[in-house]
Amino acid sequence: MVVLKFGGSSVSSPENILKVLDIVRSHASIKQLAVVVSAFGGLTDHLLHTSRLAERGDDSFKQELIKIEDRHLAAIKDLIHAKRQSSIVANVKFILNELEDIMQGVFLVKELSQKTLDFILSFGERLSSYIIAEAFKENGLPAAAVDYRNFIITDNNFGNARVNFELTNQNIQNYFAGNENLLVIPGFVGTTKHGATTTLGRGGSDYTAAIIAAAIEASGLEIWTDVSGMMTADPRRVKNAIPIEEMSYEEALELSYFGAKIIYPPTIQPALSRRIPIRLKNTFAPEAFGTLITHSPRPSEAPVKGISSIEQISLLTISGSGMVGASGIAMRFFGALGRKGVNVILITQASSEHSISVGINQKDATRAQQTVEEEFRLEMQAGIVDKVQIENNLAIVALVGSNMRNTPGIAGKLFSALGRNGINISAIAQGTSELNISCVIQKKDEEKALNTLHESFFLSETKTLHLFVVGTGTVGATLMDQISGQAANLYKGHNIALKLIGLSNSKTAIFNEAGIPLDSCKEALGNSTQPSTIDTFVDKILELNLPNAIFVDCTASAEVASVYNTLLDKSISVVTPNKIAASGNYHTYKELKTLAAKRGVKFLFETNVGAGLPIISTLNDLIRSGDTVLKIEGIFSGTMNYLFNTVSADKKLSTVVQEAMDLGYAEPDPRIDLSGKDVARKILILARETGENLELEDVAIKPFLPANCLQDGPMDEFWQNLRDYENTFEAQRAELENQGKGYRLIAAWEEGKARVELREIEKGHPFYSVSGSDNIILFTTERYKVQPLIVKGSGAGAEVTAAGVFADIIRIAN
Ligand SMILES: NC(=O)c1ccc[n+]([C@@H]2O[C@H](COP(=O)([O-])OP(=O)(O)OC[C@H]3O[C@@H](n4cnc5c(N)ncnc54)[C@H](O)[C@@H]3O)[C@@H](O)[C@H]2O)c1
Ligand SMILES: N[C@@H](CCO)C(=O)O
Repeated sequence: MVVLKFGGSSVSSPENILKVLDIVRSHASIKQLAVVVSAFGGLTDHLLHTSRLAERGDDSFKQELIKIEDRHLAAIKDLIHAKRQSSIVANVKFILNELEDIMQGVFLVKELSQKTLDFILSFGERLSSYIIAEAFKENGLPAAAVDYRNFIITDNNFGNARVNFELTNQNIQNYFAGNENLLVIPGFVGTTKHGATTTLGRGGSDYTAAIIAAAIEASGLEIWTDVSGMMTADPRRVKNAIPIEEMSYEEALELSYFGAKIIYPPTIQPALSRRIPIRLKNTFAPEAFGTLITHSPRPSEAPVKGISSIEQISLLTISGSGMVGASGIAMRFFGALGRKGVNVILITQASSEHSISVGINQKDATRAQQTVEEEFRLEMQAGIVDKVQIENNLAIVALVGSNMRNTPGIAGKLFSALGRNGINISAIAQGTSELNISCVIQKKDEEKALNTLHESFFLSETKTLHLFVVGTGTVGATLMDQISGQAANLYKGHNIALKLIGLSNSKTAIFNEAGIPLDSCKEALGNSTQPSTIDTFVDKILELNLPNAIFVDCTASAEVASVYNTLLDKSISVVTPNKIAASGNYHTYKELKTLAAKRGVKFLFETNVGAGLPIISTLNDLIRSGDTVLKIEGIFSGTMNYLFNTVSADKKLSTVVQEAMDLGYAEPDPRIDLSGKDVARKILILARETGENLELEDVAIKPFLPANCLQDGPMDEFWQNLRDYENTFEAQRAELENQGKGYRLIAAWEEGKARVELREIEKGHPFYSVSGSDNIILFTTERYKVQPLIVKGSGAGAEVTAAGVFADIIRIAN
């Protein structure tokens, strides 16, 4: 025999009942089946609501009863041929009249005992089992509905009755022995020895099915719901959750205790005790394998089977010097909680014995605190036990899997995945069975933790990065194009999934938690009317609280740079070509680096020097491998080099500056390049990376333009002043050219001093031949003393800079 159980969603409409019929029919030997059904989906709640109305003396309960009647009669009309309808309708009306009489009684006396409520709720399953059995018969199946009376016998603990297995098993065995039909059995309901109707509590229909399966020693128990088996995590919260094909009873119990609602743990106990295989199946996708729960599932490679969570948790902590070495404390503590019916979900105690913490349902927190304080009143007065601490708004996330046993590294991976994403762990528990590792975290981090852990343990092959990009100018727009063009390859070839979640310019922003389509993100931002500031953008990032979040700043804004601190502190990595932060005051630079290290995230700004050239990483490699940097020197400005290579008698300074801007080499304000400030920032950043504590003011700059070309003020004035000066400059430049020399803006750092200066470079010098907007950087070190290590190449421009930013993003994935 096989017992099938169909829950409320599977029998919520006539169409669904026909699906159930197909499933039953698809089984090889129908007479070897027993079918347990729940009430039509949502009906139990509807009955409860109607009862409460009646109890309150609200006569609108009558309208609700009419709706209940209509629903059942409509099902009969849809499922049963007209010829047979009248007798079935009459029977259903007869049952419903009884329901109405009881409701009327509740209405009149305005009283609803649990006993009466159980009786009222039983109508849901009584009606569904009768109508479904008739629908089966209608379709040629030899079905019969079981009269719930004298079937499952319970005590009189109404609402959550306990089963008398001796009488129940006898009844079930007798029923099955003398019956040739396909039995359709109402789940959830039972009867006392004296004939009063009871209900079996939450998950009651699963329980009915498991009791029957155990009593008749069925060869299988199939639980049919609306999901394709137990998933690796709750699919509503973890989009990438996948079904678990096989698992052990103990894994299923652990996962369901920890919130996987697909089966209610105590209900499977009878099946478990007889080792009856349980299959979880989807009525709406019967072809899906579902989950098979057995005593000895096929061994799987993965140490973790699933990740579960419980929300609305409070952590109650008792601590104090009087607890150390004192026996009986735990007994009194748990005794006090037990007497008040407080369910303890998780327990931790450090070996110092100084404190015990328990995770409990938040609704029990006040009661629990009072009872424990009452129990330890004297010790608290004596000051040897502290006031009981309660921390609310927490959640428990748990890794479950029997293969975790004796597998080193699981806890390490768990903690580092949570830590990297800024999720603080308030308490930890792991039994010696190593079947479950549980962590108490803030409720607001629950979804992030589930997704982080799911990615770490199930999708370790694929890493999803959530990007928040600010600035869609020269570099930002090109970065979007590059990511859009490369995302599919990164996913296929390198298991990196890039999701653009937020994009902003200085006026508006767009967000999409599922990912903004990359190929049209700039247009979407252009069409957006949602006003945005950097502060609202950051608020949204924090509110979304996504794992592996990266903030990419493609602006030149100090205001944007000022939010790095907040983001890094919340474990969000920062990638930027914006030099403001790394070249701002030393304290900020250091603080950001320290914060990133402390939070286990990255602050990457490789493109601050030499755009896409590997300058900062080369310097860091030299230092980390033990080399000593003696001198750094070179051409660091793409704009300035382009200028000195391009200005001629025919192309004056102002024309070439405009060209450098148009080519995307120059800073948004070209005076930053022309004044040498951009180069000063770069040499400063390199000096700092060597460990030097320098400020921008410490970099000596010899500007090559007169002060009036560099002062702040309207751009018109700047252009005018530049044009006024350009003939003078051209005369000097031509003179120098005649001498076989050229101008180069050189920056150098040596012996703790940094400088930027215009130099006259002779033909033949390595700096002379650096063409176009290229950069060249020479590192003279202990190991590269005779011949410096040289990095040379394109040092500015949208493509190379965006590529460098992109590389930093990928570095985080790796
Ligand atoms: N262009 C290069 O070759 C190069 C090379 C290395 C580094 N960088 C750096 O890259 C950054 C971007 O340079 P770019 O050439 O793309 O400049 P850009 O002026 O073309 O783009 C900057 C964008 O940021 C936007 N922006 C400014 N403030 C903002 C705010 N508060 N919120 C949102 N958006 C804001 C601007 O509207 C603009 O669209 C600069 O910091 C620059 O120093 C550029
Ligand atoms: N404006 C900068 C961009 C690269 O940092 C330059 O011209 O070098």
